[in-house]
Parts: sequence; C-alpha cells; structure tokens
Amino acid sequence: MEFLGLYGLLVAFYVVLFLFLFFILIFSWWVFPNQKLKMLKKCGLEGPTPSFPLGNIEEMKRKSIIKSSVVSSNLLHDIHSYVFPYFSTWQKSHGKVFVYWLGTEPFLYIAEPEFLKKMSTVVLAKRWGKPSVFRNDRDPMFGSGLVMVEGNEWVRHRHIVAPAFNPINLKGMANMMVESTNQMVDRWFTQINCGNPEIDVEREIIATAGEIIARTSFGMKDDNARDVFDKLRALQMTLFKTNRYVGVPFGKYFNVKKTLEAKKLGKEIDELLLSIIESRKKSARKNGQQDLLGLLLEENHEVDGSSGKTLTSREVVDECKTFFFGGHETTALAITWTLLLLAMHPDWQTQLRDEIREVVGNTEELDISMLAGLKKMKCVMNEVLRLYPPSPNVQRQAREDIKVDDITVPNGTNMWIDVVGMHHDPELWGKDANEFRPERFMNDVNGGCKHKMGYLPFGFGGRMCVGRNLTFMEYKIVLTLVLSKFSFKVSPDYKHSPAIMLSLRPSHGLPLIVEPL
Ligand code: HEM
Repeated sequence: MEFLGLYGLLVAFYVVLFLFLFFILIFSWWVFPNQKLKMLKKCGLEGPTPSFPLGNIEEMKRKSIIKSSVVSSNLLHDIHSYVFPYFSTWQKSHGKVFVYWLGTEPFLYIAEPEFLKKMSTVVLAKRWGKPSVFRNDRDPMFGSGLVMVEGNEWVRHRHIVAPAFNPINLKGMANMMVESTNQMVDRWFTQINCGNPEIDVEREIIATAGEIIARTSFGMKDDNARDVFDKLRALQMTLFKTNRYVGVPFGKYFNVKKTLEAKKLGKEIDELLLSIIESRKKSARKNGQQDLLGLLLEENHEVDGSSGKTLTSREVVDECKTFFFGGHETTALAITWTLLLLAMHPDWQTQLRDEIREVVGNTEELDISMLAGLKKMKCVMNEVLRLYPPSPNVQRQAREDIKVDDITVPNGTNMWIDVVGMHHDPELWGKDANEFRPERFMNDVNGGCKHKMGYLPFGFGGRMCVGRNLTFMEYKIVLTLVLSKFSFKVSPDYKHSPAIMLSLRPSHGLPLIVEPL
C-alpha cells in the first residue's frame, strides 16, 4: 500500500509537471503572441498573416529556397527581390512599413526613410535598444560589446571605444595593412606565374582583411592570437551556416548540438582573449602597441581616475570580438564587390588607376596622407556600398512607445530597417537606381537620393558605425595596391548570386581573371 502511495505521488508529480510545461508552451507559442498581434493591429500596424509558433518563418524559407535555386546568369544589380524575396513580395501588398513575425517576435519592417526620420527625431541614440532575440542569439559573438549594449552602458562603451578609431590613431595601423596586402599581391603573382590567372578574389580578400583586423585589433603575431582568429571564424560558421529558429521560444533547443558547439567556442575564445589582455595590461605601458586593444587599454587607463568610466577585462574581451565580427567581413565585402563592379566596368578601372597615378604617385612607398585625395575612389566606394551594402539591414528595438503620425510603435517592438530595399528604390534614386553610376556621388554626399535617410550603409544617428574610418583607410590602401599592379575581368565561371549570411556576400565566391599590368 505504502509503495502504491509513493507510486501515485510520483505519477501525480509528473502529470502536474507535464501540465505545467504544456501550459507554458500554449501560452508562449499561441496565447501571448495572439494578444500581441491584436495589440499591434490596434496601434495601426499590420502585415502578412503569421501562424504561430513559427510566425512567418516558413514562408520566408520557402520563398528564399525558390529564389536561391535560380542563379542569375546576367549580372544585374537589381538584387532586392533576389536577396529578400519575402520583403519585396510583402512590400507590394503592405507598403514600406509593416509587421512580420520571426516566431513569436513581431518585427516592424521599415523601408520608408521619412518614417525612420520621424522616429529618430524623437528617440536619441542611447534610448534605442537592440532586439533581445538577436542579442541572445549572437551572445557568443558580441557579448556586451558596443554593437549590443544599450542606455548609459552604451554611452560609457562608446566614449572609451570611439577615440581608438580617430584618424591619427588609425594612421599607426596603415603599415600593417600595407604589409598584409603586399603579401596577398605576391601570392597573386606566384599563382599567375604558375599559369593560373583565375583567382577567387572573395576568398583572398576575406583572408587578407581577416589578417588585417586580427593585427589591428589585437596585434596578432603570436600563436595565441592566431588561435583566437581561427576559433572566431569557426564560431561564425557554426552560428550562420545552421538552420535556426530565432524568435521561436525554445527554438535554440531545435538544434542543441550547434547551440552547445557555439557556446563552447565562445567560452574558449573568451579565455584566450582574457589571457592576451591580461598579459598586454602588464606590459602595456612598456610596449605602447599601436593596435585597437592597445589603444583601448590606454584609453581605459586614462579615465581610470573617474569612477565607473572604465571597461572591465571581460568587457574589453567583448569589444575585441565585436571589432572582429563587425569589421572584418564587412570591409572585405566592400572591397570584393568593388572588384566585381570594376571588372564589369573597365572604364572605371582606368579612371581609378589614372587617379592613383596622379594623386598617390609611387605606390611602392605608399604615402598614406595622399589617400584622402582619391575622390573618384570614394565615389566608387559609396556606389558599391549602395548597390551591395555589406550590412544589408539595421536593427533596433523600441524602449518606449514611439508616435509616428497616427501610428504608435509600442515599447518593446523590434525593428528591421531594410537597407538593400532603400538603396535600390527607384522612388528614392530615380530610374537608374539599379545601375552602377559612381558619378552620382561626385557632387553630392547623398548620391542624389531624394531623402537624407535613404542611404544608410553605416547605420544612422549616434549609433552609426564606429569603425568606418578604419574601413575607408583599408579600402583605399588595398585598392590602390591591387589596381596599380593588376587589371581585372569577370571570369566565365562567376555565378552572380548575392546572398545574406549575416552580411551580403557572393554565395559562390568571386572568380576573376587577374592580369599583371
Ligand atoms: C564596410 C564596412 C562596414 C560596414 C558596412 C559597417 C556597417 C555597420 C552598421 C550598419 C552598423 C549599425 C549602425 C546602427 O545601428 O545604426 C555598424 C555598427 C558598428 N560597427 Fe560597423 N561597419 C563596417 C566596418 C566596421 C569596422 C571596420 C569596425 C571595427 C573594427 C566596425 C565596428 C562597429 C561597431 C563597434 C558598431 C556598433 C556601434 C554602436 O552601436 O555604437 N564596423 N556597422
């Protein structure tokens, strides 16, 4: 009898536990999301009909599969409906501001610069949030680095991080950039001399930019730092090459193996970086190394006296990871897409080469101060960042109710600003929106866009990219060195298939025919 009583208790316990979990699932997968849906409709925000618990994820995946199976054989730049087929379809029926759902998380889609302007005039940089679902998902990559922090924490981080990127400090890193680029140039000569002029330029530039960011971020020279670099890349692959269900409650348990793998890699990277930081802290005053970590530690030290203004070692780790993930692939892709567009437009190759000859002169002993005079190159960069923005979207989360005309964006709403959509919108850029025309930036920093907030390659407001000066310098150094040595043609093997893997990249690499001049 006693045994039966115990057995009964155990069964009752499991029944209660099962019911408890069942109700948690019902509430988080159906009841709460449906309440949110009704509330958003009341606020004037509608969009494609979601079905919970996946929201619109299945439809997005279906549309992406259909599109990605159609590789574009002609090199058209009209890429919006190719990289974001679901947004371009929904735009037709819901306009440029609507709500879609990633799982049970509503996202306000915005491709309307005037709407963005109205919001950003009432919300200051430190009052913007970053979507919690992405913060959690990307925690092993960015932790509490500048990209993800909010409020006064963001102000503290930005004050310490921004000075490291000022042009004077960046000049000290130019030599590292020249060295790494010259090594790449030598590799290309060797490959061409072996009779193979077809080079996967994307792979090469990503490797070189990776080396540059590792050297400029934490002075990568020793094996420890190389280990960090390899693990950071592995972490990125683990997170972005898997089929994930971001926004679906308990979605990370759908692929436990990858989630655990990312967590483990994240922990290993943190430990390695911590050991590099601790040893640099001890020797910082002596060696005064000119990399971002050195500058960050210096800046950190300078404000030591004023309480609460320093970064802890843990926070410095997160900033180093942020520099790597935020700055490596983006810059590499800006250069990669540029080489494709220049290969397609030999007239612009010639124009840039002439400019380099006139402005910079001898590229064997590159004078960095002359790079500022490369005006045409700047126009080409702006146009490439318009047609192929490496960061294809900008994200925000409302931390208060925001009123825009007769719509109220409720506190907590996630926002997805479609940069590709705005950059290719003929209503903003005119009929030639999908053509490569660098001259549109010649006498207008906004490239003739009808709205100041229609061109956002580096984001907007106070949260605009802190590393853009580093990108400008690297872009000009790499292009100057390669254009003065080689000419480029599109290889017949190239398949034009831009795809979003966090950044906007060519999904089959970029094979170009490279010829020494
Ligand atoms: C072509 C190159 C790059 C592009 C297209 C790019 C793009 C962006 C974008 C769109 C944002 C978001 C801005 C916003 O939320 O309004 C951002 C933020 C950021 N970027 Fe970049 N970026 C590039 C290069 C770099 C580099 C080289 C670094 C550092 C080494 C870097 C570090 C950061 C950081 C730390 C933030 C967060 C800023 C904040 O929230 O205060 N980026 N970037």
